[in-house]
Amino acid sequence: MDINQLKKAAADEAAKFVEDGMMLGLGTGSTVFYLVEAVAKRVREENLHITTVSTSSRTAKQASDLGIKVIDINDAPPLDLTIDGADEIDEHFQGIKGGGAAHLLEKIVAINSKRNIWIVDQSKMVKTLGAFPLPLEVIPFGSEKVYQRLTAENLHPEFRLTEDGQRVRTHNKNFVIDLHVGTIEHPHILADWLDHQTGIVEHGLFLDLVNQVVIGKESGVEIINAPR
Ligand SMILES: O=C(CO)[C@H](O)[C@H](O)COP(=O)(O)O
Repeated sequence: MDINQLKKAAADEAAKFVEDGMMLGLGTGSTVFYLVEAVAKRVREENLHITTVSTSSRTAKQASDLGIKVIDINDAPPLDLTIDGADEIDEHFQGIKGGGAAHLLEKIVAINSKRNIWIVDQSKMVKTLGAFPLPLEVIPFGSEKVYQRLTAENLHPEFRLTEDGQRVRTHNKNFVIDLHVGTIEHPHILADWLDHQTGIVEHGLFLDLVNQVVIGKESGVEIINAPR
């Protein structure tokens, strides 16, 4: 089955978790694109009254174009549920996000949500994190110094570039550095180190955050509950 069909199957299933009256967080990415379509369909057909906050201007535009109410997170009460994609999820339900350079906003929304669901195709489920490069959002001022520090730590940093060779800029005009660290045996230790590096605004390790994972598989959709 085509990978997009698996993403859509997971997204369609996750949209069923949305309930009338909910304050909902919407993630970013190609899987979330299908989710927003599925949620909008439910809003239309079942006359659901939901309010959402979004983790990117892309998702916000798609949602509001489809008639979903989008508000600023600063004006939102605690979120009932956030549904987002992920780049990798390990067997302990720890994740890497930020393939779409939106992990700072995604983490802010996730930590302000009572429940988090990730929607993925089966290729994202791994034993140990690290095959996917770990994204960092980095302040441009002094970013070469941050790069040098990461190199000295053998974290194999690489500035993310656009197709025309420019440095990728996030929503907040910061740079993205991807770490090609290989297997991440101890994600909490790495996250703790990264949390203490001045100039790094946020990293893409999402630890102890997800409650449920909805996986699009060749054999059907599987829903797994994380032990939290
Ligand atoms: O973290 C993200 C964006 O920053 C996305 O959730 C992640 O990259 C998954 O994207 P996709 O659904 O397109 O595979």
